Amino acid sequence: MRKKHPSMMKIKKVWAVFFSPTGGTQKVTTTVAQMIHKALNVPYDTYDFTLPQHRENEAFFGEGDLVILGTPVIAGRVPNLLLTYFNEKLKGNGAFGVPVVSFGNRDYDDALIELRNIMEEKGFQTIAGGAFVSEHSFSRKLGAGRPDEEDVIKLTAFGEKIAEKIKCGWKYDGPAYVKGEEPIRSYFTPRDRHEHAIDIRKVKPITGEDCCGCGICAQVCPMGSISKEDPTVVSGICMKCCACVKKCPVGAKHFEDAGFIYHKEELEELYERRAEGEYFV
Ligand SMILES: Cc1cc2nc3c(=O)[nH]c(=O)nc-3n(C[C@H](O)[C@H](O)[C@H](O)COP(=O)(O)O)c2cc1C
Repeated sequence: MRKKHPSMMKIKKVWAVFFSPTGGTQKVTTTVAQMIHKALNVPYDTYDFTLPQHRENEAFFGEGDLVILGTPVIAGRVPNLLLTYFNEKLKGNGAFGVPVVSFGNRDYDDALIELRNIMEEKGFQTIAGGAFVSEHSFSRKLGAGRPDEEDVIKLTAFGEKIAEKIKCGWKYDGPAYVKGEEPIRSYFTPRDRHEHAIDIRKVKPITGEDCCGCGICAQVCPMGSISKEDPTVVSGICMKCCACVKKCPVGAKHFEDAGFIYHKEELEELYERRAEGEYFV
């Protein structure tokens, strides 16, 4: 019997696979995946690898899977704290792949092309890619309320176009075109008013007196860095995702570092305009 070309395979399941500390990437990824699921009339599932315990097992896919993989943009790139996980645990095995990044209204720089390359290296056949806006981790103003209705229309159109491409018997002929530069540029560096680099890598959240010790912050920290016994203790790495800040029921977690505050306020001032998401199918 003639061997079926792998890219002529029938899609058996659509997956939304995401890392999403404050929920924006989750909404972006699931909206696209659900549209494809409806259009192709195949089962849909999710895999949320935001929490450390969910990054212990392999994320193993194969022929017949269509995987929408989403991460936030961190300093214009894929979060570097996820690179080891992708390298060791992500397996495409010929699945169709769609890299998707969500960014906080500044820019996504080379994050999308970097995620596409990661998917290709991990054995996915990339078919399309997209970058969409969601509220900035640091702020309640920057990209507030995004993805909004207008974004959902765009996300849905993106999903429809991918489904159409598959229905038309798309054949893999190399990595999907997405916007970005190669070689991939270095991480975006925030600067102070004297153009000196602001280094926020070691900055950690402070816990105010309102803390009632409920431990929600420890449960939602994607780095597992907040003590469950004493949530005022932040002993591990902090990626500044602000899940602890935004999910604290009494608003007890915040950042006081002068460099962090300067950067956040500058972003709010410079990127007030509405950035638009874009996709490549
Ligand atoms: C440390 C850090 C750096 C970020 N860098 C960028 C950036 O370069 N460009 C941008 O537009 N948004 C940036 N963001 C914002 C996030 O990409 C954005 O808020 C994302 O949608 C958050 O996803 P989530 O809601 O799934 O957590 C950054 C966020 C963090 C925590």
